[in-house]
Amino acid sequence: MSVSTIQCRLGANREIKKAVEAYWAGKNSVEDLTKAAADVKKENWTSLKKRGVTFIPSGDFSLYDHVLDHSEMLNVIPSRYQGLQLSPLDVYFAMGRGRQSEGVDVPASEMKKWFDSNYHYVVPELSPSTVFKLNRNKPRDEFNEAKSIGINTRPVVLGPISYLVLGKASRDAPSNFDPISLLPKLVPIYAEILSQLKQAGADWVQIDEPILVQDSALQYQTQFTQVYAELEKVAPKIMLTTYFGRLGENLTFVSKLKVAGLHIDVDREPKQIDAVVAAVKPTNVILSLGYVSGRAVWKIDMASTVTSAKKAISALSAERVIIATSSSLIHIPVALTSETHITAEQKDWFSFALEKAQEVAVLAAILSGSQDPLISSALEANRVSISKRREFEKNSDDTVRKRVASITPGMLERQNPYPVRREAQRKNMSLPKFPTTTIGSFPQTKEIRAARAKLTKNQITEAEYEEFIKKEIEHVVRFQEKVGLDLLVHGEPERNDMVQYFGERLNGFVFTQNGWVQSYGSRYVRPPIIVSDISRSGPITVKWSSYAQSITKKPMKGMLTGPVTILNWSFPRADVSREIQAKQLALSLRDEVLDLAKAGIKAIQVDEPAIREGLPLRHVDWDGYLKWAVDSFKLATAGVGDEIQTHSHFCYSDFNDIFPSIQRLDADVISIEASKSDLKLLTAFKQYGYSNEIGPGVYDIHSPRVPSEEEIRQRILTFLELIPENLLDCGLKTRAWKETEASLQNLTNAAKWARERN
Ligand SMILES: Nc1nc2c(c(=O)[nH]1)N[C@@H](CNc1ccc(C(=O)N[C@@H](CCC(=O)N[C@@H](CCC(=O)N[C@@H](CCC(=O)O)C(=O)O)C(=O)O)C(=O)O)cc1)CN2
Ligand code: MET
Ligand SMILES: [Zn+2]
Repeated sequence: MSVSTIQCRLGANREIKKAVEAYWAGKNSVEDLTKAAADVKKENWTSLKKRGVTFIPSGDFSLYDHVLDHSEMLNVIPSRYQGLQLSPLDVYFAMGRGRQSEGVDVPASEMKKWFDSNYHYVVPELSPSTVFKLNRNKPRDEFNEAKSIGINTRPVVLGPISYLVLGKASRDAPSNFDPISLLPKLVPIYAEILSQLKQAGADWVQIDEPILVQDSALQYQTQFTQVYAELEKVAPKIMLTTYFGRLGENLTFVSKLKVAGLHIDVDREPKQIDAVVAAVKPTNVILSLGYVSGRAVWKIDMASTVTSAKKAISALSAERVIIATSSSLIHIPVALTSETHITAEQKDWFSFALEKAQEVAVLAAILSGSQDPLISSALEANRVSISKRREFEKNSDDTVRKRVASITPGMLERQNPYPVRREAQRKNMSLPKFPTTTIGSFPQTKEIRAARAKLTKNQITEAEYEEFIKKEIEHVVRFQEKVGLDLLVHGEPERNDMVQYFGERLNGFVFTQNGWVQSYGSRYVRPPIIVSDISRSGPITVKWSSYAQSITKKPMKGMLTGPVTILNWSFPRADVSREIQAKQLALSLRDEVLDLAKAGIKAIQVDEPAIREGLPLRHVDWDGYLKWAVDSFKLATAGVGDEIQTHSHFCYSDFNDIFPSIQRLDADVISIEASKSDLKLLTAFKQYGYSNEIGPGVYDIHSPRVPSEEEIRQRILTFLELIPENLLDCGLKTRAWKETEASLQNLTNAAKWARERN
């Protein structure tokens, strides 16, 4: 019985984040960075080996993003990053985050959400003139690196079809160009990578084709069949890997592909197992069963997993079954052992990446009939811990449950339609034409983080911390007045993160000290864990927003994170539906919105950047999700009077396919990220005749680069062709003050120019 983890690449203490940021700041040499990377890889390989994992992944490590790694490796380097006199490493980072230094000025590539997760990948840009070339064989090099320390690994590669489908046509490509048309040119490069892996001594290779869990894969079945028949000839044994969803009707062609193994996600889609087992039974395919969740932090129920796996084994034989994690482990924290604040009772419910690796190994040992007393005691300990958790899950907050049960349709609707509200809002709050505002956060400086760290360690008092935050708010307010923004924000300095902050202040959550998960590049989050019914004990943000409003005559926008986003960026509980959890969150937020309005705040933004990413991977499941997701947002926001302007904000999203749902949110103003996504989505707003206000972002805040005033003017002109007036951008917490000042000055100048021009 073999055991595998699908990917495991992060350091337990954000070592890579620190090393990469130090490199960007010029405080770390390439050698330092390479050394930090080598240490993390070694640590992961050895700790997986120690835990009894037989198929240890390599080649999955990344300094920024694994899709970007493939682009670099395959020479998919857009022309704007070429000829800049930069080292290959700096070209790589320039593609990820843009670069503005020593005469070089290039924007970052677009990022998109990786399936339904909060991880962002860098989108490959492809065109008929793309010339694929093997710049370096990264999986082979890392395979050798592991081998040199005595560890035999199974390299991981993102499959060619998913790579192309996840990419986009570059701006210079003809309008009818589809990246998949490049497949015949790409396959020889993959053949080269794989044959070199075989030469290096790899027995197996894991090829990820995650698009196989989506409807769209069906149209590529011919390509799948041909490509894998070709690759199989030169490659090590291929473990074709899928995750996050079900194969569904794609199973018919997938089960006939020329591969040695197939990995499926049993955690997310337990029901698919019977069909998959039946489909592969007549073949020689080895089935890798992803039981142990790569997306949830709950301990696996070993007894029921063993029962299920035994069925598969009796159909296929033990030699043809591998026990695995469901997906890559980059979506969950690394180790539970470093948590000291979670109570022992709670800790016993969870399992993070390294504990998951242990779980797969124990499961495999049980299934192999191991007589080791350590294994039987692990099984017994698991039984006890699962039954304790089930006991805990029986506790419920009856007040919250009753409130959810008595939600009425009327609670989801504002008093009047938008045109009426618009008048009421104009009377309540005067804003110029092309009003400018920001998305909420201002730079989270070292000083702010240090102050919060001191508070956590009790080195300063709560009162001292509050004084510090107030000074910060005052600074942000004065800055916005000076630069000429119209609708102000308080800057969110009191928040460690827009989701974790609310999790920490609501009942029903548990949070970690060190449970970091990569979100993009060097940015990490600590998703809070929902463990029971959710409620609010009292106002959360009112103190800060009221203070901010009290020191300025300009209107101040309240700032909350929406129910769907809090849910999606937390680890949800497994015993209650996501719908119920979203509605419980919505009711708490509804109270907060009403409290803000009562305190005299006239505009309230409820961010829902995760609404699109939460969309199920299969079309048939969309409507059900969208119904409760939109209802939850409405439940949170619709309680206020007509005169209160509600805002919402979304980022990195392709809304064209869920447009009616965006409309149904009925927010008075929505602001969207538009600076990088080539205006595609704005075209949809025009097409669908969106009638409420829209603020297209004109400043890409994920890059340190400062957009020039001229650039912003050009964007405004483009937007004007598509949508009515309004001008906004996106959250600034990851930026430094220097570039924030320059960018926002350019932005308000451009708005002024637009007003005068009109
Ligand atoms: N949850 C979530 N998902 C999201 C977003 C988001 O804002 N939140 N935005 C989108 C983009 N994703 C993002 C994800 C992370 C960050 C981000 O800024 N992360 C910070 C950490 C934020 C944080 O938790 N800060 C804490 C802890 C900071 C910290 O590292 N403290 C030091 C100590 C500092 C000191 O002693 O001085 C430590 O713990 O070691 C705080 O401010 O309190 C980072 O990686 O650097 C930004 C965007 C999409 N998904
Ligand atoms: N209000 C939040 C901010 O500005 C919204 C960010 S969306 C990821 O940081
Ligand atoms: Zn955003």
